[in-house]
Amino acid sequence: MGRLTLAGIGKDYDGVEISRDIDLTIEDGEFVVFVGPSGCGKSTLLRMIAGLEDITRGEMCLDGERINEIPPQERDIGMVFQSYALYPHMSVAENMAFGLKLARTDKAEIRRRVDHAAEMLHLTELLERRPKDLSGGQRQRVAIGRTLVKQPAVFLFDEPLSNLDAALRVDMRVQIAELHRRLRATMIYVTHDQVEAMTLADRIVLLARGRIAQVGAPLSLYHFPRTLEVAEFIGSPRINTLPVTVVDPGRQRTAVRLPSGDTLAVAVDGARLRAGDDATLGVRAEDFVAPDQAEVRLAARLMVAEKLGYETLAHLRLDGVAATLTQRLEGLTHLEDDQTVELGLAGERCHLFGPDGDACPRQVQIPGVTH
Ligand SMILES: Nc1ncnc2c1ncn2[C@@H]1O[C@H](COP(=O)(O)OP(=O)(O)OP(=O)(O)O)[C@@H](O)[C@H]1O
Repeated sequence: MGRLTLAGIGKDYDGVEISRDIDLTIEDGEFVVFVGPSGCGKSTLLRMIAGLEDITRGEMCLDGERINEIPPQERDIGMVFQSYALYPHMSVAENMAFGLKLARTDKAEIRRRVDHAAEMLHLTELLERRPKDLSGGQRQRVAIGRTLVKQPAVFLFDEPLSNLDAALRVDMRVQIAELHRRLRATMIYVTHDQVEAMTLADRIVLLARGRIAQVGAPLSLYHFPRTLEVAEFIGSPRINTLPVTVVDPGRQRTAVRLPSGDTLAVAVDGARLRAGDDATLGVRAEDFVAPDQAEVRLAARLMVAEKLGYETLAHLRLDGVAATLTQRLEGLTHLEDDQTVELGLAGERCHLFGPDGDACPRQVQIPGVTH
């Protein structure tokens, strides 16, 4: 089993509060990703779970048992580091067996576990090689194998793919997802790469300034972000934002005035706002609609079109607004630089954030996504 509960967890370094009020339950077999901007406390939280950092406040339990004071090697938790940390003078098989030897595991059992892990990680052919004769991806797989043989209840991964090139990262991401599907072990994974978070996680824990900003399924965070900060972190390209003024706040629709002077009725519960409040409209790059279906049409000038084959990202500038907007268009388009484009807005496809940055609850249903 591997059910982890964190209650009121906090961490200070030299009297400075780094993490606080972390309340989180991770169910047995779940794949949870900690994500957030640099310095938000992801690694610190992971290291507290591993036992590599003291916990200043709160209680941490594994399967109902308090583990705050239990040293790392006695916790049923294994960690895979970003730096691999392999022993250069040992073969792959010896690297993988090392921890078990220290724990005086029976030789035949070590052999069985190493063979099994090697088979799962496609390392069987490489067992006699030394780390220097392996590629980056192979070394990372050995590092995972070394944790795998210990059969921990909880696996921790600290940015395991950040030293790999882009193609290999995709490859390893798929392998880690497959490993989780086969093992069904609890896995906690730290990354600042939101694509890794979106694709691997059952649930994402988004941290900001040492606190949990939002926890939820990846698509729930994408479609129903609770704050502007979450909306801006999740999704690539980043969500478009425009400064707007609240005109008529309502429970189903909230009317706002755009920089162009047009009024848009956004499908959100804006009851907590007041007319005249400054707010932020959010529109994802794929949420602009065709001009004939739009409630409001904005004239924009095309700055750059990034033609990626399967889609085109059009970077646009609106008259009188400093920000550039990005529109996602399917397939190849015949856009010319500097051409004028009509951007369509529909209230159902937009987000609205109040002056404090908190989202107004969207009054829309997205099939298959709960919020
Ligand atoms: N040993 C330490 N002593 C003092 N401050 C520390 C220590 N370790 C981390 N910090 C601080 O704690 C904060 C959180 O660091 P942490 O490494 O957990 O962030 P992170 O979200 O993992 O960042 P990154 O994505 O850059 O790795 C940072 O402000 C960092 O400077």
